[in-house]
Amino acid sequence: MSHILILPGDGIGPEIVQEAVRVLRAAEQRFGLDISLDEAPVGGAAYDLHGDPLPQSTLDKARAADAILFGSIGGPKWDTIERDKRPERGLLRLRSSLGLFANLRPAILFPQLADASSLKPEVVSGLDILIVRELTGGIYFGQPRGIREENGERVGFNTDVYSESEMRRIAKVAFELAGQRNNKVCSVDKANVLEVTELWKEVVTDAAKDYPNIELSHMYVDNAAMQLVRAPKQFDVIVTGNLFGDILSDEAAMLTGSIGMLPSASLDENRKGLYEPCHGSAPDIAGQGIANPLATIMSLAMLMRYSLERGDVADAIQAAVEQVLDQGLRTADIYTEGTRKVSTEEMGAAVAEALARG
Ligand SMILES: NC(=O)c1ccc[n+]([C@@H]2O[C@H](COP(=O)([O-])OP(=O)(O)OC[C@H]3O[C@@H](n4cnc5c(N)ncnc54)[C@H](O)[C@@H]3O)[C@@H](O)[C@H]2O)c1
Ligand SMILES: CC(C)[C@H](C(=O)O)[C@@H](O)C(=O)O
Ligand SMILES: [Mg+2]
Repeated sequence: MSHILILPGDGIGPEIVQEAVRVLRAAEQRFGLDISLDEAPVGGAAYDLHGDPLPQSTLDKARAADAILFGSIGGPKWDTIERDKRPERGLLRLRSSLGLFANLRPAILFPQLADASSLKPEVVSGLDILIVRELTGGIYFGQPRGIREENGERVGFNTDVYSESEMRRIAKVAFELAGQRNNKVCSVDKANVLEVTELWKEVVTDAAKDYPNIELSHMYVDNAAMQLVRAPKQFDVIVTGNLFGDILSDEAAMLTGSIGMLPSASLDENRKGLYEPCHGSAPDIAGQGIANPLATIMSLAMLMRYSLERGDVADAIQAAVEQVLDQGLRTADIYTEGTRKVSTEEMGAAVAEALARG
């Protein structure tokens, strides 16, 4: 039996996770999966209940689970509470406590959504790139950090720090994954200015010696941000640090039509993982039943592939998503003329039905 922990979180989190669970139930039925589901509070919801965005009981359940399906956390309600208690800090602690250093963010443009992409069809059609973001190091975690008084004013500071071993292990993940794709890795850095990424470039170049079939290139992050909208199909796998990966993946989302289309897997050394959409809690649309659940549903597909090693189930979920897009169903964020606007729940139910039908 596989134990999956559901962490719905805040804002649209519970709405989208509910639809992914609906799809999971359909997968269970069709494939005869033996799965036990548990749920726990995280983020602002957990702070409201327990005064902590990552209560010990939630962390214990996360450690015990085979995989975690996560919604999203955060919102204005918690933006001004004590810093260490904020929802985002809970998510960072969860990633770090579980050693989830490898964050895979695939940006794929479904042909059905060509009109929804921010880019012209000829620039973006057939797009399939994978951003490999280091997730437990860099400026997100470096010490010292804080806000201090200095010469009569406040000064904010953070530290960008990566050890060679942290750089090497994420580079290896990128090379391995590229080997299953088109054998191309672009390492994104700011080596012309920042020492930490000067070392990153050197270590990634050295790690590449073990992967003679992989074509490695390097790009400064400012250029990469530009190239992603100029000619995104030049990329296959992009490997980069925590902050650059966060920013570039939201940018890449718009090539696929919406941030609501970008799933992710956060994996440890053993491919145990946490699966979540790349987007946040979307306070502006929470509670309206209009959020796109497909990123979360495709995160479930990644869970099947990586943690449960059920590539067949993952493929079937992806195929079910394609089927509903073929039927012309669209949530508001990917709606274009001539298609049918549906709610979060209608979209989830349609994917579950398509999956059940096979
Ligand atoms: N992993 C996470 O849980 C995560 C990720 C990003 C941001 N956040 C948090 O979420 C909160 C809001 O952040 P933000 O507004 O900068 O980013 P966001 O991703 O929540 O929203 C940005 C925009 O995208 C839209 N959007 C996001 N997901 C969507 C979906 N599934 N369907 C349709 N539209 C969608 C929103 O309506 C909004 O207009 C903040 O507290 C932030 O810290 C959490
Ligand atoms: C909420 C925040 C901590 C998180 C991050 O920056 O990693 C989010 O933006 C993401 O992309 O998952
Ligand atoms: Mg982000």
